Amino acid sequence: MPSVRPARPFFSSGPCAKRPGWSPKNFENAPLGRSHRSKIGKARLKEAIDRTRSLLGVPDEYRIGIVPASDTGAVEMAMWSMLGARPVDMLAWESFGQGWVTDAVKQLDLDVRIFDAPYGEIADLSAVDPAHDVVFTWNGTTSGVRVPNADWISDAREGIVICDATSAIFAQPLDWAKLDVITYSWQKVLGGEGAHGVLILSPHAVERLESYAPPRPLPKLFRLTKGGKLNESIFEGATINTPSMLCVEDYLDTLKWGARLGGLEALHARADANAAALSAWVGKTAWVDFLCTEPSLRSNTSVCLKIIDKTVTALDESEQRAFVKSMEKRLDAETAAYDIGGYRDAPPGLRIWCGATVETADIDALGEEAPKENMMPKVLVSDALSETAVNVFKERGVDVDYQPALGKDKEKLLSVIGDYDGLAVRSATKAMAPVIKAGKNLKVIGRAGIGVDNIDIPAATAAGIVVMNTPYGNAITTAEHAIAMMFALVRKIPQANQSTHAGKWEKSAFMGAEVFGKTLGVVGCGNIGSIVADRAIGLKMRVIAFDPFLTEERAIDLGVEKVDLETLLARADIVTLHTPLTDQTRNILSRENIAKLKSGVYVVNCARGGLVDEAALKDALDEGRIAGAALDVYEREPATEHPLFGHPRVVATPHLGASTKEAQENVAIQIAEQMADYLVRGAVSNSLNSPSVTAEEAPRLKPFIALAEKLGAFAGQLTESGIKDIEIAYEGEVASLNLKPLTAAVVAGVLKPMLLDVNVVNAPVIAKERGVSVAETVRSDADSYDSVIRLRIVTEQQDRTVSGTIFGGAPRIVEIKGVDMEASFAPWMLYTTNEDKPGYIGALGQTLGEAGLNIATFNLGRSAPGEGAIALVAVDEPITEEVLEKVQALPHVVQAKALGF
Ligand SMILES: NC(=O)C1=CN([C@@H]2O[C@H](COP(=O)(O)OP(=O)(O)OC[C@H]3O[C@@H](n4cnc5c(N)ncnc54)[C@H](O)[C@@H]3O)[C@@H](O)[C@H]2O)C=CC1
Ligand SMILES: O=C(O)C(=O)COP(=O)(O)O
Repeated sequence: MPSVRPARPFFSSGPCAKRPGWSPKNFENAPLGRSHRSKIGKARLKEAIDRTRSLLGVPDEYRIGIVPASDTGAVEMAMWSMLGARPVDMLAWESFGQGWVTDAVKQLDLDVRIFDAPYGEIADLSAVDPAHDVVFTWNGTTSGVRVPNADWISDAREGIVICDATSAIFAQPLDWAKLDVITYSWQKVLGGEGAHGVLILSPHAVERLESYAPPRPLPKLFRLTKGGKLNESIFEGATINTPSMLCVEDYLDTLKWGARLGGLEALHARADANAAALSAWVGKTAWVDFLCTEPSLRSNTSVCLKIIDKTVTALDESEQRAFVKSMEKRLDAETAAYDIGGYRDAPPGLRIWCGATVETADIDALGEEAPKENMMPKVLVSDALSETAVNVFKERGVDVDYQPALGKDKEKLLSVIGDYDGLAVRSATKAMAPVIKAGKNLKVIGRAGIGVDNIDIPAATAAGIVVMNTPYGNAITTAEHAIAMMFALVRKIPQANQSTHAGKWEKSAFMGAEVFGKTLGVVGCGNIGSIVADRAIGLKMRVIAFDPFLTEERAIDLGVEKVDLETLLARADIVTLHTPLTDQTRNILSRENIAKLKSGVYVVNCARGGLVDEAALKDALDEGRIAGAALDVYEREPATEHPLFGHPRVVATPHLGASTKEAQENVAIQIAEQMADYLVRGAVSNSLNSPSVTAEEAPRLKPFIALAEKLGAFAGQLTESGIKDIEIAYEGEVASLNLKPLTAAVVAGVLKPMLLDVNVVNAPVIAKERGVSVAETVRSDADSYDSVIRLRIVTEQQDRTVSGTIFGGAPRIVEIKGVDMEASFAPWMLYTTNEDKPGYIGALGQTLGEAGLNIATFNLGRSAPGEGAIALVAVDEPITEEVLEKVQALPHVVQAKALGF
């Protein structure tokens, strides 16, 4: 099933989501570049005032003015111009209300009574004195608490009532008779642009302005009167400062939209429906609750939520904030929700805007998208990593269980792994197929070290799990161990040490050999092998190396002689192994190869046990053909018993190669950073099965990955025969991005409808296995858009194209089969191709209507009049087979498909 995801993941509490269907085309007739004092400019401003009055139902005797500096400007303008005549009752229950209290007390030095309340609660409204002026916020944007009504304000009041209504207006009924100053900005419930504030004044407020001269200088921006009289021109559209005509145009568009919807009641109903949908989700979700516990006081716009999961509430405040941040980042990265972190001064939590411009389907989809459990990714550390890793995980918003001995207990690991998003290991934990199968939520396995032979990478890939390691962090340490082992071996240090401790003085028993001038044969000259070579050259050894991937140039740079294996075996006085354990390297020192070694040779193995035939090694040691072996690694670990233990010419350590404080800090910190970056930000580094994505590019890539996957899903859902080619053209800015993950996302999207287990990690492998060719092309410019991804799918029977772009952060289709389109992706969509004949659209609409399917958006396109046409219709509910059959049976329909995104 395609995942349900908000089509428009815009839940910011300001600037809020643009209205559904908003387009920059709205500005085509804007008087841009014209003076706001020109006839047309003035007319637009006046129209904004008139439409505001009509949509809000503002009483005729109230003045409406467009003023500078958003809602804050409007509130402060009123406070500075009117307050001081009487004592003031300041009501505050969140950050903005507190801001007005600060203004009244610190800036204006007024005679105030403060009635405040903690976040989530409301102040004592009954304490308000009708003889006092009042300042309050109708709906606290940062706490999600609103006044239930204005009954607490006296009809017979002497004071004026200043109401900051910015998050309430157009969403909640205001009682005009009880309010004297009402302020708001355009960017809230109507999703307009910021910039300006609106100031609405009752006759009582005007009376105050004309009868009271405040004892303070007023900046020009605040001056509402002229010669003691109200400056009426402000309320006719003459603004104090120069307005943005673009913002005015946008505001007009939103007002018209509101009217089209059915006016104020329809706007209120949309906010109510959104809040109800969110409330339904909160009701069934155990980890979250409303910040405002009293339903009658709960906002239907800025809905604030707290996280009540015990693992989160147990954290201190800064950790809780980090947790919320990581959740926010994750949802943002997944294009599931933007900007839903609570306000910075409010208690840590979420804030989800439910105003009229948000679609209820998107709130529902957000609920579907959010996990049922605490969202902090959880990692199990099952081996003895340095504990520093724990702090790194925590600092980066990852929950961590540090159980360094657990990995050795296979059964226990299998029983708990299902709870984790990440598994961090060294070499003791065996993350093989059964663990991967049981790790239902696993997204990443991190190896704090180099060798990954204890991880089943093909199984992880098939399961979509990213496997990463730390390729350099312990290389020096391991190389030093190999050199130490070499000396221990040739100078018989462990044996001499034991004997000397035992009080024997066996000076002649431990005759050694010099390494000076000897030939060291390095098998595997990668990171560790080349450090070993470098140190050996420093010891004046001759170094020969066998490594099929070592270039001649690199060999010259390193000062080693590149040789084949036969030559190495024949020439080396000391052989040291530094390859990974793979099917190609397993048993590289086989019985046969051991037989080819020079007599009296020494063997050092600090790489992997499986590289050496241990039985053959024992025989050669016993026969004296091999002078000595130094082993750090064994075929079976932990090795508590071994045929070579106790052998007089064997030096053994228990897989200590990487065991220095320095190396362990390095790899632990690095793997924790890499895993957290992946789990929280989607960045991939040092992965063995997935393309790299840096933390910086991850957020830029995310919307395109979503687009790529959706375009792929679109094409995949329409494909009914075997896919031959997938061609992807990246045009414009997207062409300069890291394309591998985008292509993987397209391929995953295409294959998903056919193969449920496909994912972005395994999609390229699966495509290859199935003989599907995948081709990328890039072009630095794109016609009409900043970026376009064009997808062409060639199947046994069809050749289909679909293209898309990112618009306002969300994916959008711009072309299907050569036909220009403009459509968002939605959870449920109907796709039809039809002969372009009159009457089809009506018939389709009627069929959907009769089936009770509400149409959210309707997009049409055709190649030319009378030719094939395409309809892409988003509906509010799933499309049943029955409906699909009815649509298919309509005249002129060629194809009808239900799609899901
Ligand atoms: N004892 C310990 O505690 C430690 C052991 N190791 C082991 O050391 C291995 C090597 O580590 P790095 O040097 O960092 O890896 P690396 O990937 O940098 O180097 C491995 C080298 O082996 C070469 N190679 C691959 N197949 C080969 C073959 N069939 N014949 C010859 N050469 C071949 C590669 O071309 C590469 O140059 C790791 O895979 C790990 O198993 C690593 C760290 C600590
Ligand atoms: O990094 C490697 O490949 C190692 O072999 C180190 O293993 P360890 O982390 O010490 O168990």
